[in-house]
Order: sequence, then structure tokens, then C-alpha cells
Amino acid sequence: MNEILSLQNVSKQFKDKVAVDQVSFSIKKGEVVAILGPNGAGKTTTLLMMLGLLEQTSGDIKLFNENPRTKSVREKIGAMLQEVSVIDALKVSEVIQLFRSYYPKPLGFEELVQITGFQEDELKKRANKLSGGQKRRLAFALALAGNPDLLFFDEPTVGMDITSRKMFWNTISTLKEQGKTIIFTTHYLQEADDIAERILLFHKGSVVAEGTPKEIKRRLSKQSVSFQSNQEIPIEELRNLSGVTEVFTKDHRTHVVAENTDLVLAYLFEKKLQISAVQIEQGRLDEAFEQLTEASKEAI
Ligand SMILES: Nc1ncnc2c1ncn2[C@@H]1O[C@H](COP(=O)(O)OP(=O)(O)OP(=O)(O)O)[C@@H](O)[C@H]1O
Repeated sequence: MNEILSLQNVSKQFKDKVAVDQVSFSIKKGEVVAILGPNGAGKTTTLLMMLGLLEQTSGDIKLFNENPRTKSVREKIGAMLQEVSVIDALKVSEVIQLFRSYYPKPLGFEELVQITGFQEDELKKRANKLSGGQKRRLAFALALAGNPDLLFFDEPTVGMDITSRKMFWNTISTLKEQGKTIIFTTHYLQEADDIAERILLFHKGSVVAEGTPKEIKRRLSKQSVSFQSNQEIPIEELRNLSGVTEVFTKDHRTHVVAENTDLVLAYLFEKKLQISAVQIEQGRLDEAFEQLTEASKEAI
């Protein structure tokens, strides 16, 4: 069995706020998974629970079939969180060496420096004197220090310029080729689409959709069938078809918005309705995602 992470009915409640609500999923070795969702969807809370940094209110979390807080698990994971806090009094090179010393089989110092692109003069700087971008690179080096099998990144590219972003994702592809399992949170749909093999779409603390980027796109963006007809159209019957979300008439055309337009077409043909000028349209994914984001803003 190559499942290395699993969550079962995991919830997290902060006072009267349910941040994560009955979430279940599992991740296999070597997968690159994006936890996608708008602000406040519960992504960071879920990540912190997976890392054992925050205790769940209920449910079960297993990493490598064990509790995330066990020492043997900690040695196999690396994480880059949103807030970078490093030991300010130390130089960059010293912080990297210190983190390497925590692990039984760390990555070589030179390799870490090369991956994260630190120059000689940067390595001599004190950690508190680094710019925001340099701090994130240091956090990346520290996440990789133990040569982990499983890596977690919380909104890794926030604040990075385009070049750093590109370099970051190139390194992630190399890590994937080495067989590492990578989980990252993002609220950029494009980023999840470009990088991830699987997306877990979070919304208001729950996983509302799960699948490959292609499957998610199909699910999120609505399709519609529209047609003309001289006959009376059984609008109510159409509305009751499975997966149909909307039926309306505009400019003498009937529009049926549905998850699966094939089912709508099959129904129309089965009923032998005389229809003409049939058009099938695919809604835009970014619009659909925006709607979801807007909906969640209202809820906050
Ligand atoms: N320590 C906390 N105390 C109280 N409420 C919290 C705490 N941490 C998170 N929350 C709330 O839980 C919900 C989920 O927050 P979370 O940070 O997990 O969302 P997110 O999807 O990571 O969002 P973002 O993209 O903004 O980081 C939010 O409504 C947030 O305000």
C-alpha cells in the first residue's frame, strides 16, 4: 500500500467557528496535490493539522500510518509555512546547518545552497537582515534540509516575483521526479491547474470537489445546451433532470445549464422534440471559480 497520508472525518473548531468540517481524503506516495480554495476555506488549518502543529477537534490523521507528531514521521516531512520565523541571531549558513543537524539523513549543505540559489554574501547575512524574498528562499532550504519524503507548502509563491515563482515550480518538478510527495495550498486556480496532478477544492471548511485538474474544471465550469423549437418545451421536466441547474428562455431559444449536457441531449431526443440550431457551450472556469470565491466572501 503506497498511501502515505490520510484524513478521516477531520474537523477543527475555534470557539464557535467551524474552520474545517468533516474532511476526509488520502494521498499516495509521489503525488503532487493542490489544496485549492478561496480565503478562509480552511486550507491552512488543514495543513497545520496534517503537520501535527494544531490538534484536530475530532477525526483521525495518519502520516506514514502513524500519528503526525511521532519522531519518525517528523524526520520524513518538511514544511514551508506562510510565516517565516527563523533564529534571527544566526547567519543564513548557520541556520541551514542547524536544521540539517536535526535530521538523520540531511541533504548536503552545498546542494541546499544550490537548489535555493543562495550566493556567498547572502549566506553570511544574519537571518533577520534578509529581504522578504530571501526569507522565503531560506524557508524553502529549511523545508528541504532533512531530505524529506513528504513536503508541505502553504501558499508558497505569495510575494514571489515571476522569476522566483518559475524557479520554485521548476524545483518542485525536480523533487517530484525524485519521487517526493508534495502537498501545497493555493488560491490561484492557474497554479493548481499547472502543477498539481490532483486538486482538493476547499470551500467553507469542506472538500467540495476532488479530482484531476481536468475533472475539476469539468465539474466547476457549467455547460449549457440551447436550441430553438416550435413545440412547447416541457420546462419543468427539464429542470428535474439530473445535473440540470437552470432552464430559461431568451431570444426564442431555450437554454439548459447542466453538469452533463449529453444527458440533456439524450432526453430531448428520447422525447422526440423537434429542435433545431442546437448549441453547446462550456462556461469559463475562471468565472466559475470567481463565483465560488465571491460566494465565500459574502459568508465571512
Ligand atoms: N486560530 C484561530 N482562531 C480562530 N479562528 C481561526 C483561527 N485560525 C483560523 N481561523 C478561522 O478559520 C477559518 C479558516 O481559516 P484558514 O486560515 O484555515 O483558511 P485558508 O483557506 O487557509 O485561508 P487563507 O487563504 O486566507 O489563508 C477562517 O474563517 C479563519 O478566520
